[in-house]
Amino acid sequence: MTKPVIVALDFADDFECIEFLSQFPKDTDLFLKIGLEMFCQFGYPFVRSLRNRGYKIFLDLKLHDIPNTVRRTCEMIAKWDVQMLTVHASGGSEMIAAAKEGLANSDTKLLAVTQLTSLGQDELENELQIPLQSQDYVTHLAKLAYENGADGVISSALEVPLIKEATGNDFLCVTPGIRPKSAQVGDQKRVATPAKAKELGSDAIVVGRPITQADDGFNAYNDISEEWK
Ligand SMILES: O=c1ccn([C@@H]2O[C@H](COP(=O)(O)O)[C@@H](O)[C@H]2O)c(=O)[nH]1
Repeated sequence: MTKPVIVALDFADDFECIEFLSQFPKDTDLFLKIGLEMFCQFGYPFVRSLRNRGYKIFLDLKLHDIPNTVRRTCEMIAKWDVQMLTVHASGGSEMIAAAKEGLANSDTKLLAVTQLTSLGQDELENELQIPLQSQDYVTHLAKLAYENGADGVISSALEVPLIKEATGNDFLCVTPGIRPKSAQVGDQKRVATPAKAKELGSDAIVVGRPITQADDGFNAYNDISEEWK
């Protein structure tokens, strides 16, 4: 599979989202991320309608609960034929393993979120009181995810070489916090350009606002894909 640019659909309104998608020619092989904002409003019917249109779906629900609840939720999502699902790695070993068990009868890849890309070293140490360097914390959580059956992690592109070294080349590193040089960084802290993410070995990049809020989303998607190729 070619390494995808995954478009994060963070729209407040489903009509706006469908209008955005209508800019793309029918044969564009789009990989779309549905996160909490759209899922909480439009739920599974929205996921199903995008799957029925042929899009690949990354369902970014970032599950974080006790193992039994996460397993049962994953058993339900396993029937939805989505390509990727997230849980928080900080939910612990049992929770990650339970999520994997729940997805057992599906092709859905389980990805564990390490340290959110909106958190920098300062927030890690002073707010979360985790006395580690960000890259060590991310690598630690990636190893936990790897050892408990996850297929990969969500991290910043900056940590990919360390994660691959600690786990293996086949362990997926899907990286949000992507900002082309001209884009606003906004609330993201650990960012990389598409070209840097490629150089560092990301398996897929996740891009939201630099595409969805661009004057010409299709053009922005093409420029980013070109830089990532
Ligand atoms: O650590 C994380 C985990 C998830 N995300 C999600 O990715 C997109 C990024 O959107 P941008 O507009 O390109 O910033 C968004 O949906 C986040 O929920 C993340 O950014 N970092």
